[in-house]
Parts: sequence; structure tokens; C-alpha cells
Amino acid sequence: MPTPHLETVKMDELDCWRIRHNGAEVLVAQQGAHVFSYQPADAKPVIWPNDKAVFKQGKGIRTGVPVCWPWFGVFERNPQSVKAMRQSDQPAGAHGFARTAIWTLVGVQDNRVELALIAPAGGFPGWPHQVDLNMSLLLDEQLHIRLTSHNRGTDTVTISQALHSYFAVSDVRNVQVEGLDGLDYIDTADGWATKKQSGLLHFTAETDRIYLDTPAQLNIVDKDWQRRIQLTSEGSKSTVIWNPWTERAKAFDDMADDGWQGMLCIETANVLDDAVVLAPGASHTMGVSIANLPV
Ligand SMILES: O=P(O)(O)OC[C@H]1O[C@@H](O)[C@H](O)[C@@H](O)[C@@H]1O
Repeated sequence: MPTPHLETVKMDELDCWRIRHNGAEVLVAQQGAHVFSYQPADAKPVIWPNDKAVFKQGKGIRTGVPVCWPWFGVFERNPQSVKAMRQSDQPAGAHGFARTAIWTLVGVQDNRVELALIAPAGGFPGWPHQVDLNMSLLLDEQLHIRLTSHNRGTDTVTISQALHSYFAVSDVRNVQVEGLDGLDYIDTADGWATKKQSGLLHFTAETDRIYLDTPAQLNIVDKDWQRRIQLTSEGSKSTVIWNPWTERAKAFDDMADDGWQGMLCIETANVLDDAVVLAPGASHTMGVSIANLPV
């Protein structure tokens, strides 16, 4: 049963919950187990407040932390081992089906909420595997998000996935990302060319990159807002960094034309060679802890 820390709220068509702890607040939609707001006590929002986001059944929410699973991004760009898991003649939606599935609330304990997406008998439509998902949200001085995939079936299953987090920034042109220096990345906005990061990452154009062998800790340094968003990941060695910039932003009906300026996606991921292989009975947890710290 919900404790006083959890309250139900409705956002247009979607049932959602508000979690509160020591002045901090998180909002999560039942559809997609989708965190769409994280407001630490006495601070600016950490999640991008997109006033054009839509809360409709069957449609992804363009902010917060969409759960990309069991494939990431454009299906055809996934490793063959991930693509082989799907059995369907229908077009495959970008980022998989978990982000628009209806999850179940399975536990509430003080400042922790657990949601689950249990595979039906025979698996999911077009993806016939017995892999259950559990999402744990823990709110203390940070927000801790943990996504566990558990293979209950008898076949080995390979997935790619991401916690596709949209962060609020003062202006993406003025922030930097620490922790990537020297890493190889795939520049998907430049024909999937492999490149090497030199120094801090800053933003001057559309950015859509997959960083490989990423460390457990990355920081968004935002001097104008005098803050650092510290991301500490587990179970992930790849990170997607995305900002649509001017032209691509205009093509989205759920983003203002200038919305790209105030957002930055840093996506804790298991993609490309970092895809997860789940033997029968095996589990894998990918997570991120999000802290709002002074610069
Ligand atoms: O519009 P969607 O499906 O939510 O995807 C948004 C973006 O998600 C990012 O993860 C991808 O790298 C981008 O290529 C993509 O455009």
C-alpha cells in the first residue's frame, strides 16, 4: 500500500506517481516506468522541464528518463545478436517497446518505489522471450535508478538498452561534460565515423554520439547555474550523448523550436559491443545515480 511518501497524480492520459523525500520530489509515469521530473530540495530541476512534452497512451514522453529496451535507437543499427531476438514482420519502433508499456507497481517503501514489466507467457508481441524487467527508484540525497533484466526463459537473450536521460542545463552551448577525454566514440551524426574525444566535451552543433568504454562517473558542469550534475553508473560501459540542435528540434512536435538550448541527453547504456547477453536464469542491472552538486 502507498505510504504518505507516494501519491497518485494524473498527467493528461497517464497515471503517474509523485515520490517525496526530505523536500525532493520525483514524478514517474506508469507507462514506461518513466521518470519525468526530478526536483531536488531548494534547487533547479535536474530533469529538463519540457512544456511541450505529451502524456498520451502509447507515445513516448520527450523528457525525463525514457527506458530504451530491448533494443536501442533505430532497430536496424543494433548488433545482429540483438536483432535476432525479434520475430515480427511489423516495423520496429525506435528504442524498443518498454518505454510505452504499462508497468506494474510492485513495492513502495518509504523513499523507494519498485515497478515491474513481467513478460507474458510466450514473451512480448514480436519478441518471444521470458525476460522480466524491474525498475527501482530510490530517492535520498540523489536519485538512484536501477533497471534489472531477468531472463526466466530457457534461451540466451541479447539486449541493448539505455536510460535515456534528458537533463536541464542553463544553455547547452555553455556546459561541458567531464569524464570522456581520450575515449573512442561513434559519431552517428557524421556517418557513424569512429573518432576520439580530446578534452572536455562541449557543444557547438547537433550531437549524437555513442561513447565506448565509458567510466562509471561523468559530470555535466554548468557554471552559469553553478552546478554539476554527477552521474554514477553501474552495469554500463557505453554512453549516448544527444542534442538535436536547431533543425532537428524543429522537426519534433513535442519540443519547442528553441527547446534544444535547455536540454542535454546523457544516456547510461548497453549498446553495440556493450550489449547484454543473458543466459537462462541470469540477471543484469544497469543503473545511474544522479546527484545535484555545486560546481
Ligand atoms: O525521438 P526518439 O525516438 O525519442 O529518439 C531521440 C534520440 O534518441 C537518442 O538516443 C538517439 O541517439 C537519437 O538518434 C534520437 O534522435
